[in-house]
Amino acid sequence: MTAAFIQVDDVHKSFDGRPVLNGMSFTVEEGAIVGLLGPNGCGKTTMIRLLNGVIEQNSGSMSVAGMNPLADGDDIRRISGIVTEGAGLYHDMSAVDNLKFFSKLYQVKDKSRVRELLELFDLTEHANKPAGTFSTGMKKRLALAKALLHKPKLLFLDEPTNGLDPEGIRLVMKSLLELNERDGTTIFLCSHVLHQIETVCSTYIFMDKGRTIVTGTRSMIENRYMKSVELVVETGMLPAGDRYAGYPVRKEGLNRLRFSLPGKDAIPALLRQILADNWVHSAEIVNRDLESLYFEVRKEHA
Ligand SMILES: Nc1ncnc2c1ncn2[C@@H]1O[C@H](COP(=O)(O)OP(=O)(O)OP(=O)(O)O)[C@@H](O)[C@H]1O
Repeated sequence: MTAAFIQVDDVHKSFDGRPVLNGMSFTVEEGAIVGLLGPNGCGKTTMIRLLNGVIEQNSGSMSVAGMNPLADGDDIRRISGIVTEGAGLYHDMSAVDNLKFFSKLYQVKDKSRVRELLELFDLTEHANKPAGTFSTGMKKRLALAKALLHKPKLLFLDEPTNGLDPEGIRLVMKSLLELNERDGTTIFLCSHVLHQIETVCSTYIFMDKGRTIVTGTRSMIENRYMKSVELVVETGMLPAGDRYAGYPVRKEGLNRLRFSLPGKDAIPALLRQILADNWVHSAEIVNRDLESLYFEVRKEHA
């Protein structure tokens, strides 16, 4: 078995005697895009800061790419990029000068990298303006460019789409997927905007009150927590009562029926039975989005 890229075992962290993390444990495989999810104040940013070696845990152990964040923080930062709320940009310096400055700091040899990233994040025409005059979204894109200068193997993103407009969100999400597919970059991100991150994440860590409550791939978590599949079928069929083919059904508007099924496996036979008598134009599972899953998991661990 290959060792996990990130390994966190029973980590506890308090601030001024107030516990914030109370036993975080999870692993992240190399090349994964992982979403750390949980309500405000549950300790997500604290977890990212611990993994970067910026702060020290009270107990428990962590390893990032085989290194200990406390002892090898500088080495971890050499192979990782981070984007947090504070962005860490020099506001008096232009976008291009910020990137040139950090290129030197990260010892980036590739002279075309700054231009390439300005282009990628749609900042070329603003390259010579001071970063302090940028909108929130532009600062966020510049912070992402900065984090990617040295082609990190690992990227930590705290609310990466905060302040971005719809074009910016699409651009950033597309760039993250490309980065992951092309370079195998491992991405560890936290966000509250679940419908955005579900388009990129392969794995999730759900946390609450400073603890991991569940980790795994989307389908692993779905299989464990989703008790029913809610299927909305667009059809001309009208059921005689409140059950059809043995499953509860109710009308959801013109030509729309909502079935409660025990699992996805029930779908083909159900659709075959309806199609034998009538037309079907569409069938959609309506309770399998990440938000439904998030609430289901939280309900079970309340
Ligand atoms: N340096 C610090 N000193 C004291 N308390 C802190 C410090 N850093 C974080 N905290 C507290 O730890 C708790 C967790 O904060 P953290 O920022 O990790 O949560 P979060 O899950 O990222 O929240 P959000 O979703 O709102 O971003 C909060 O109550 C916060 O006030």
